[in-house]
Amino acid sequence: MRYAVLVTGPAGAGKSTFTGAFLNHLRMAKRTAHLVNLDPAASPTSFEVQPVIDIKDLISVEDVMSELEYGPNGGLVYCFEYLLQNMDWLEEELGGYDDDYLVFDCPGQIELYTHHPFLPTLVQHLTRLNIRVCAAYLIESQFMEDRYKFFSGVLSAMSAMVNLEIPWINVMSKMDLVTANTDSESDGGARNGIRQRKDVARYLDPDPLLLATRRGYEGDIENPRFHALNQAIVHLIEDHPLVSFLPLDLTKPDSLETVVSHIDYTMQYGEDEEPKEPHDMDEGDFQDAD
Ligand SMILES: Nc1nc2c(ncn2[C@@H]2O[C@H](COP(=O)(O)OP(=O)(O)OP(=O)(O)O)[C@@H](O)[C@H]2O)c(=O)[nH]1
Ligand SMILES: [Mg+2]
Repeated sequence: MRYAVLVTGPAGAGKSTFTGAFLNHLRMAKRTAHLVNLDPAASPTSFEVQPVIDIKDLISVEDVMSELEYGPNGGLVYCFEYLLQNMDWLEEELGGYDDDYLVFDCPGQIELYTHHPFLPTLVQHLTRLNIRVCAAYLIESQFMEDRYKFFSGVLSAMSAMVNLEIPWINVMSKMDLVTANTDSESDGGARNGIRQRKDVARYLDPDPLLLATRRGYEGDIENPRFHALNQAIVHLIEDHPLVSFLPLDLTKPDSLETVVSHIDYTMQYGEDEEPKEPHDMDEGDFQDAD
């Protein structure tokens, strides 16, 4: 059985960093795992582990920009469309990897996750090749600093999940930054609230009431039309609690281990053996203020 984990999420969420740490972790556990780079704009120095399959061998955004005179964003979209038209290239590249675990580092263009057919088509191809696929969707902990930004992250995660219909986990990356904030004594705590650890749980398991309450800082003028929209979003999330986040703090090996266990479990990795139970989340880490 071949496995593919798609590491997805908005720009700068920490996908490539997580992918590198994930692969190192698997290798330390003596598991065969390889990197597939699907980001046509990735710089070769950005990989901790060298990719065995690299979209840049097919097409690079620099070439598209210089030869077709596209701008960077149009250039990226052109690259994905080119890959979709050349899936036989990917299938051929994948041919050499039997019984392996492949980690796909995906690009950060949000439209790829919300409405572009790129990922669904990719998943169809992988599934047809008998590769078991799951996705990890990362958003970074800084999203918790602004509840509106946070909920737009939740909605984009939901939209991506609905689009893909594959086993899926959501990850709140860069949790080391939250701990750092909590420890430092500074202003702004009342404004965003994430400096209080007990609040973090309300974000990991999104509490729609975060949106329903008014922003508590100066300059906040609540427009009644936005209030109605927020209420509608609150109901949507209450009625369809599809999204919760696993915290990922790469400075703590246990945290990475927990996320990896969840990915294995979600994908039923090695299902011939006993399915693995994911480790219990250490909620106490973030729930209780000291
Ligand atoms: N503090 C902290 N910073 C991180 C962590 N992971 C990534 N970063 C930083 O966040 C930035 C973006 O990380 P990447 O791993 O390149 O993110 P990405 O999602 O691959 O970005 P794109 O491919 O451009 O969408 C870099 O400056 C990283 O050093 C983390 O766990 N903690
Ligand atoms: Mg990246």
